[in-house]
Amino acid sequence: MTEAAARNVSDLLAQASQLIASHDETASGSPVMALARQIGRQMSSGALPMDVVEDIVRLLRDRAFAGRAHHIATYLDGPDEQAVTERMRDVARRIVQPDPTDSPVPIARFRAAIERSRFAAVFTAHPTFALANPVYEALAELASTNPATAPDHVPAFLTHRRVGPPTLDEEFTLATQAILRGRNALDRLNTILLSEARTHWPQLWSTLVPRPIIMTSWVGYDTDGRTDIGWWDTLRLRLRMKQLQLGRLQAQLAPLASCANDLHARVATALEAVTAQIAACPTGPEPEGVSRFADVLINRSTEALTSSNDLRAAFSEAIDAATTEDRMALVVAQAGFMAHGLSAAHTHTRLNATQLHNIARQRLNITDSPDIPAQRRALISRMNEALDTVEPVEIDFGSLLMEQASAGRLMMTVRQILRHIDRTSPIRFLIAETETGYTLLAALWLARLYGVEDMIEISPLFETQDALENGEQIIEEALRSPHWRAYLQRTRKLSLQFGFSDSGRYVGQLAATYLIERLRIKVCDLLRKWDLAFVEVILFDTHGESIGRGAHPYRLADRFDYLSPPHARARYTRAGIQLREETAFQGGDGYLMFGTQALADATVSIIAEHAFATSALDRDPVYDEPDFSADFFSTIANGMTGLVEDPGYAALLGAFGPSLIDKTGSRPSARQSDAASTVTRIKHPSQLRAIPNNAILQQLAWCANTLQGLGTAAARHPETFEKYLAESPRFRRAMDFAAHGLAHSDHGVLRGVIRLLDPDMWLERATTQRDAGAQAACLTLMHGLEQLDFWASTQAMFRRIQSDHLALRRAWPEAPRMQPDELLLHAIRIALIEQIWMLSTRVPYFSPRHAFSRDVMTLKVLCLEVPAVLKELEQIFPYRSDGGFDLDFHEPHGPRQEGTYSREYTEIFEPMQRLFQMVREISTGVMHHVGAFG
Ligand SMILES: C=C(OP(=O)(O)O)C(=O)O
Repeated sequence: MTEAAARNVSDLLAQASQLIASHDETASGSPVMALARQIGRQMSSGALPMDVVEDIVRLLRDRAFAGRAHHIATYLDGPDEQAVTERMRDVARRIVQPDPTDSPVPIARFRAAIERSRFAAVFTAHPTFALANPVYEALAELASTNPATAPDHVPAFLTHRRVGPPTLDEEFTLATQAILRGRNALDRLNTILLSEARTHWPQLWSTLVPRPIIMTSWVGYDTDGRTDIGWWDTLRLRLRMKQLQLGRLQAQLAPLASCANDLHARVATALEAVTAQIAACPTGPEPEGVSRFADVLINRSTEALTSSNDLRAAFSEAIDAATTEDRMALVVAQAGFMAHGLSAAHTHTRLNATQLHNIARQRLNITDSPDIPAQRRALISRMNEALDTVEPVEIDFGSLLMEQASAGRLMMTVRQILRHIDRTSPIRFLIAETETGYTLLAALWLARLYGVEDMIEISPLFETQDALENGEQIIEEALRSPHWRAYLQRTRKLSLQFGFSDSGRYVGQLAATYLIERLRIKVCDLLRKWDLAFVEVILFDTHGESIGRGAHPYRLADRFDYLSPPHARARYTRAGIQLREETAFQGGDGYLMFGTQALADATVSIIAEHAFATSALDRDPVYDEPDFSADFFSTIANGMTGLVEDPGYAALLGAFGPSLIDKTGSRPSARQSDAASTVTRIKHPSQLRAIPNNAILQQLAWCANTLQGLGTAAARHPETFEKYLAESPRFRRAMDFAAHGLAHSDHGVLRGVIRLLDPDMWLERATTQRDAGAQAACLTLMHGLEQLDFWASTQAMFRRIQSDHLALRRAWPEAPRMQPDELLLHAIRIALIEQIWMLSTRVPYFSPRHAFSRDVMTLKVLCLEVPAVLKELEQIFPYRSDGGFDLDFHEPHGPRQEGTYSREYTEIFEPMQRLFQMVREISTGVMHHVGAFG
């Protein structure tokens, strides 16, 4: 950090602080813009050289990084070794002796409590791998030191960005590292549970097989909206999960000398067979390779084990024969193994509802559209008829090779896993964007066709507005079918999934949580109505790490109570319905909670505390006024749906927002389908997936999907709003989202961005320019922006946002505001964008090359598609040779024109490149402040 940077940064921070202090909500100008202009002027005059700006950006980014490390530690209530052990012990003691003044429960009750899985941590590879892996590691390490405040010193990295997005295999590696730490933490919890049992039941404790918490993964199995994962990838990764599980067990057994039977040998043989199966995995649909794979997979399946039960007898024999020292380790190893089956984590597959509709259309000739409500009844009765008559068919890998429908391929893949890899662990079958019970019946029909219906957990994913509002009708449509009821009766499980990111972006995060809670309660009522209260309900919340995607911002414990409100849980307890909760840990950000062993232990201890919390009926006052909640949250939903349909919102998201963020995962940023089309310019938010949608909003400093509509809702009920903010934990937890959203939103920054897109502003600037060149540059940008035509709609949208925001500030004057460090990052970035734009006007004349003309270049630069533009310019103005010109051309070496464009390179292209890199580095700083990507 240079002295110049330190001096500049403190000057600039002082100005940013002044801006905050003087915040005038009704001011017509943008003070952030004024700060940005001042930075820009200093950069243009040379008073603020580029390397100093780079230093400033890194300094601000590192401060945000330090704050984030501190935040992670507080989020986990301090990942302190002793506190974690104590928390786990408390949980164990409470299960044994729920009432400290009473005697311990009988072992049967203890067994029932711990041998049922009541919570699953689901590792998804949602693309939030925004940071380079060593940066994530450093962040997790720093958080693990449990810093009491943001540390002064952090590891120095030139950049926090990744070199490129991770591949699916890399995501898998990162996910499994986190999962294995999670598994170790579960072992620690199980050891404590078993130790507590040992003190009470010294003869019987070793017969316990605890599995209260399990790990699950959908990395490699989630094919919703992506066509790049082949069935061979899914099988390969599933086999690797089996290999990890067996390898882990082998390592656990290795030091146990007293384990005298053939357990070691059987695990070693299985591991060898699975390794051979992985080696034989095909890399594509090439028949000969697939046939060789089938040979190893099928003919070595007995050696490789096909059920965890295959080791049950060997385990119990070894436990009986073990020395006292070894017994605990063996019982713990057995518990982890039995809880997860032949995989390091359970398996969640996913596809989209439309894929099921497609296969039903092809195979059953059901051509009516399930999207048209009037046609649904007929559709459902057709599907019931198909279910009446469908007979299971046997398949082989040849069938898989020939299958054209993606839903068919996925179900066949599931069948192959269940037949040849793990026969006894059920597989979740998640269906994204489910909006009718017909979809569930179609899944059941397909499962029956391939003979797997009793081993898969068909689960709708409620994430669209329609699904959230009509969820109970969707479930009831299915419940009316005798086939669906029989399926629930046999499997004794009903699995449901709630998508917090998509729901949040369509109806607003706060309204979504209300609708989701309402739906959870309605499901409880439905099961009673249909005499199915004996069915266990599995509620899986796929939320991300950020407020816009449903993660409570302040504490993990609050996050669980927010996702699964005590009131709704108590309703299930009262109805005698067993509940299993599942919650997502997504991509790079979510894996941070398992980023070191200390963090994983802390996370699991908090999960355990939640999973075993007693759920007495909650006396939260917000439930006393259902009319208030209904009106309050539907006002928010109206506000958000209005914004989503506002063309200015799509224009804002699509202008240069996508260029502010790196690609952060192997999943495409828009949903792909089998008949994919590529979107060039965003016309509606639904063309983006939720994560990039939210990431762009965070970078534009406006968490719209958390805030929009809240001001209007609060203004309708000012007193009740104030009262519940103070008195209702449920309401306060939801408002924590808004508080965090407001702390990372600034209407001045948003207005600055919108001003930047306004041709009028560039005309004003042109008018005040004395220099003819500078005037022409401003006019070029003005023309380009006119062509892009973002301005009118974005300004109208800003008025919508700002009027709601003003109402919110009036109702909640003490709500937080963005702090100077973050504000300054935004101001610098606005200055950098202007510099990039202005530099682009200095690119010399060139004749159009393919479709790349000067006009096209300007439009692309305005959308900050800088890497693509520089790539084109490098072709048009070659300024470095690739070495090929130095070959021997069999004549004396003549002069080369290399260097002709070196001036353009040093004065335009290279600065553009550096400025753009800073733009994206700032994104990592903003991300650290927000605490997540997307
Ligand atoms: C399930 C979700 O994520 P996605 O559909 O983006 O994978 C969601 O909406 O929370």
